Amino acid sequence: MTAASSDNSHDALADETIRECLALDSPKSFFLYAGAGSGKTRSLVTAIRDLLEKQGRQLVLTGRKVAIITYTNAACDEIKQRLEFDPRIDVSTIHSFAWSLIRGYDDDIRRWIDARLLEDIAELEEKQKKGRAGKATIERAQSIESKTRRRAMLGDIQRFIYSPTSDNRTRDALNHAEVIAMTADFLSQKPGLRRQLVTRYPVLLIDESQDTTKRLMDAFLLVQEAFAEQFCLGLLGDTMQRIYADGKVGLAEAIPSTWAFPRKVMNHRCPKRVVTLINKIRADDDAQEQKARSDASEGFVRLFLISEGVADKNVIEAKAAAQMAQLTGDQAWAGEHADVKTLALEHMMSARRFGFERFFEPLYGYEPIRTGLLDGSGRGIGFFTRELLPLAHALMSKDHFGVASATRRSSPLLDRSFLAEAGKDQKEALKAAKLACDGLYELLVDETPPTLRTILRHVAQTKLFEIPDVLKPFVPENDEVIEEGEDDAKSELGAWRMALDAPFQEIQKYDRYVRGVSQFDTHQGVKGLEFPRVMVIISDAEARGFLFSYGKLMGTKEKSKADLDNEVAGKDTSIDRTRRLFYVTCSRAEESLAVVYYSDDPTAARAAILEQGWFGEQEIEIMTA
Ligand SMILES: Nc1ncnc2c1ncn2[C@@H]1O[C@H](COP(=O)(O)OP(=O)(O)OP(=O)(O)O)[C@@H](O)[C@H]1O
Repeated sequence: MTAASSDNSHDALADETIRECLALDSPKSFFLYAGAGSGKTRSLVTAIRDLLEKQGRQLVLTGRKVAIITYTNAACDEIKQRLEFDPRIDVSTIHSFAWSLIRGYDDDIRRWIDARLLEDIAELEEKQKKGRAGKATIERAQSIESKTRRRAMLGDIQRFIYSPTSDNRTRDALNHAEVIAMTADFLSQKPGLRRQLVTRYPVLLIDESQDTTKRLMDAFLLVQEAFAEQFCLGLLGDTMQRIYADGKVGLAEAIPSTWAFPRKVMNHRCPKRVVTLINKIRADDDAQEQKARSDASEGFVRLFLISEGVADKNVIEAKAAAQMAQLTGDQAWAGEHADVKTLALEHMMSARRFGFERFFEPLYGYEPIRTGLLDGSGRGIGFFTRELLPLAHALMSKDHFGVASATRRSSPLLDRSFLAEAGKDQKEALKAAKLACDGLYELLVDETPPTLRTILRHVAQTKLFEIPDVLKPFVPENDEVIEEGEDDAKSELGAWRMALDAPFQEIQKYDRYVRGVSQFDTHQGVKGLEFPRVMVIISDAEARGFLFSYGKLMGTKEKSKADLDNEVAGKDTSIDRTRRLFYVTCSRAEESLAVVYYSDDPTAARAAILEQGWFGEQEIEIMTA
């Protein structure tokens, strides 16, 4: 073994410790908390592979499985793939895992919801007594009515289901928050369920556990305490990467000393310069320091300071990227074949930069449909992304096979039973489908790019696809409804009315964005991921958020009295939250990192940031248009 490799593998002891913890006959719980890129996910996969090799048969013979909980569906898929979809391993998100535990306990679920609704109604009625007449009173009255209705119908429900999105919710459907809260309560109150969990899963590993909802984490800790000898609860994570509000504060302190505490200090992902930077960002928090690999490159870090008032942010960000290409000699920073992950603080910032804001903004502005919009599952969305988009692609690339498959998949014109019914008119039906597709092609190649409304109307007229209910008010036969409706972003109808004005080409960008395959993402969305080139966009003004303040973190804006009071009281402040977010974003970079910082006064910002010492004099550049 060379000196370098022995140095780089001195965290191997951690893997050895975890391996020992996973002994099915004498399991031990462990807490692996270590910095970014320290290989926690890799340790998890290695340990499971080892377990399968040595004890896999035992698992099968006893009908048990290993459970892994990850934070996102993407992380789930990644781990499943790395474990070759082994059936002895159940990898799921926290929500599906929780649901798999309580599914079928319909009477308990009914009682739980009933009690919850009663509580909510009593609370609302109390407020109603005190409140003055106004909009809030009307909303409360509506809420009381709908909760009372839900209570009345509970008795009729045979089987509850779990519906992750808020769209198309039927009365037997439970949402995210209910499933989590219920599971936490059931695990805490029902010894039978605790036993069942441990019997089914002698090993439960939770990745990114710093963000696991506090109530559920407390319940898992209870299970571990009750079955310490039979059950291995493995928590992996990093307190510095806690970026959601409901993670358990002080988790590390709550772990009993009987657990194993494997340690890791290496960062296997980032270049040396980035490791130094993230160590500094962390210094004012828990001051844990990481070491870069001895064979890591030096890497590059640049901070571009730009005036908030700059005319075109896209142009100046492209200029910063070009500067990075020059500085690093890495042409993938700019130009036609650029491969840069750009991290914006929130979705609208991405929508503006990537160019799908006309479609996105009105729908995003209506809160009840937001979740479905962000994961692409909302009502009416699939019509554009899953039906029209593949067909449009195929038409534009003259891919006849693609056109056939996109239409055959869901066009009512080519529906088998419709065709069978049409009997000898089948030819006519096929002709109608061809005409509809030709018409669509004409619209797509028109000099004036078609809006979503134009495309929708064409589809309705030609019956090319089924029109979803939510979009029916906008098709030609309902013209009057369209003209009559007020343009109101506070209703689903109003939001769609505005969104349909967007050019159709925005759909492709939106689709890429929500599938996570565009060059854009948010600061929060990239937890657990890594990219060669990362550009972090910071603009407190554009983000308009109150949860984060990069100005205060970087010392360009004074702390408020509330911040100072919270600091003294040891409470989590917006500065702490922003620091953790900044740590997550910067630590994604495998080769080079650019931070684009918009400020009212770049010169003053430069002085403040230099004083802080995170970036060197040569690394900060004031950039003008
Ligand atoms: N022992 C190792 N030797 C070489 N490469 C490693 C080692 N451990 C991890 N890596 C690599 O380092 C990168 C980071 O690992 P991983 O994603 O597991 O880290 P993590 O601790 O989960 O990170 P984060 O908390 O930032 O999400 C990956 O590309 C992984 O393949």
